[in-house]
Amino acid sequence: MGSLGIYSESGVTKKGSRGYDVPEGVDIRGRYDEEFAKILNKEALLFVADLQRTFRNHIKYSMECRREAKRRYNEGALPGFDPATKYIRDSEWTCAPVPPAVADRRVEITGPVERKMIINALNSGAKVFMADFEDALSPNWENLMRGQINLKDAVDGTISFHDRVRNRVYKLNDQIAKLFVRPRGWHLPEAHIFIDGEPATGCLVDFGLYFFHNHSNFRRSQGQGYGPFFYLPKMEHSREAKIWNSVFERAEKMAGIEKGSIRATVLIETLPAVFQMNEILYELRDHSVGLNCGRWDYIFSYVKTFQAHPDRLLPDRVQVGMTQHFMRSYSDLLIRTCHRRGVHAMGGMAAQIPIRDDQKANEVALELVRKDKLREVKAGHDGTWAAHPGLIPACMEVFTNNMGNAPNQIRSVRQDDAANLTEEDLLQRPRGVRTMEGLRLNTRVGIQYLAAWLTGAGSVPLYNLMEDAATAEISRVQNWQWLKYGVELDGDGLGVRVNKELFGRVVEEEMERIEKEVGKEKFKKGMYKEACKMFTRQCTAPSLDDFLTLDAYNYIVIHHPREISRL
Ligand SMILES: CC(=O)SCCNC(=O)CCNC(=O)[C@H](O)C(C)(C)COP(=O)(O)OP(=O)(O)OC[C@H]1O[C@@H](n2cnc3c(N)ncnc32)[C@H](O)[C@@H]1OP(=O)(O)O
Ligand SMILES: O=CC(=O)O
Ligand SMILES: [Mg+2]
Repeated sequence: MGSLGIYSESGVTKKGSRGYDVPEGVDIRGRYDEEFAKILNKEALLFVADLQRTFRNHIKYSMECRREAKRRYNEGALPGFDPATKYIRDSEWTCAPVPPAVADRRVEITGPVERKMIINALNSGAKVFMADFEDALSPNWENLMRGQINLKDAVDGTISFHDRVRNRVYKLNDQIAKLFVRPRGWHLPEAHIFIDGEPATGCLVDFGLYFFHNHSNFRRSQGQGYGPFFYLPKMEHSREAKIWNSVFERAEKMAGIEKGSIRATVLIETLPAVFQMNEILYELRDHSVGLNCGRWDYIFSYVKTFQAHPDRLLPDRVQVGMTQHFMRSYSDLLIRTCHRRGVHAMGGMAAQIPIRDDQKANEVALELVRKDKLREVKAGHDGTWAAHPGLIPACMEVFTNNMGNAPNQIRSVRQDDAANLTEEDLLQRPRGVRTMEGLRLNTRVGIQYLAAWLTGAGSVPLYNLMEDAATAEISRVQNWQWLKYGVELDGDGLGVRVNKELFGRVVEEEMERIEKEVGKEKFKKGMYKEACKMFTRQCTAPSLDDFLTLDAYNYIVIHHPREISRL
């Protein structure tokens, strides 16, 4: 993967072989496109390069700390509250007041930064749309760059889409949801943009380009003087929040806007971060608009954190819901923490989506969503997530009926009894059974999700549920865990243990089933075989891969002139 060298040795910037006009030290290795070049203009790239240069050592150190924490957990330590930051948890302070533009967030829709979906989501009737560069997006070059173009058009108010097959034109309504953008997690590189000879940090590219092109219009049209607004994923420690806070301050300074203009909601979706909620809010106190229960990554993180703890194996994925004690405790602690600090405590995603061809099944799915949302609003959450426009009316009704006319419950619900929730509550072992069907379903879902991801789709409907990178991770790590510890399956009384031989047979049979379900033609044209190979390797690896998308990313990086790169 040699650099093709698009900046001159004399240091004078010139047009590179791929056509982009780049500042010194920046090398764009993705395909050239005139539209992309408007996003990747020299000023925008200078801003991204400045962020990368200012924060790269902080990011490297934070990732090193993650590895060190993992080493400790693998030696038997449990995550817990940090005695060194007790003063932050115990003292009284609040975050900056919530901007009026986002006081009411009772239902938020999420989705990838795809053009039609952005329009549909903004028009959906939800209060907020979280446009996703993360769990719901396969970060290939085309998706990323088109995503930036789409968001710019959305913020400008000019976005439209012509569905030629249905001869339907999509445009924004007069009333639209407020836009939040979720950049990738700290761990993901952007291998199409090199800065000083290294791949850029994915989230700084996502954040930097979006902020650079939109901050001014956003604050005028959407934020009532605040913004842009962000969601921040997959953090494990407040030191990572501190980097984001500094990134925001630097961006505000560059743009010449007031400190505290940018606002972000942090997803609490790793097990270590549940013990850092106060500390994370404290670091971001000038820029915070709350925390969110990213329940799917949280379950994934529970398995990952306890990968060397065979006494903490998960039951079947379908049984690890929000009513498990450790999940309920996490949501309760998040609500109390946020309300004490004066910000939103957002609920999470129910995975059900509408089932169009079966009315009865559809009603059952809707009822599960209603039940989940009712639990959230009664527990004190200020809003929730929906994966599909068809779910918005039901979610809206539940929250509105239970929150009354107030835009949120920040001041009215539970602020003071967080101390009753202990480390034991947060770590309590999940209950349930481990079955052959659980192993099979994980395998079917994991392979099909990866096959979709490799072909550019980061969120897909599978078996009437929304699947994205976070839900697929659960399938992967659960299989890995059961294989690693030779779990005895429940259900048939035969004492069947999960081992490589059994898993090999399951993979073979589930691939046959997938082929039947999707049809021979689609199966042949798709990336199912590659996905199967990758998923099988990941499930049987002696040590657990940190993220399934790190390995898979190597297959979607395409350098131009065309060459596949491996990081
Ligand atoms: C764990 C987490 O991180 S959750 C957050 C990340 N995950 C997500 O954001 C997933 C979001 N949801 C989705 O991507 C989609 O709903 C899927 C892939 C699950 C299903 O999508 P589809 O198969 O297209 O659903 P379906 O065919 O029922 O869509 C009907 C219409 O709703 C639109 N739609 C569906 N979901 C969304 C959405 N989330 N946002 C906007 N529009 C949507 C479709 O584009 C389609 O529009 P059209 O009628 O104008 O053509
Ligand atoms: O990002 C959300 C999650 O549940 O994971
Ligand atoms: Mg997530």
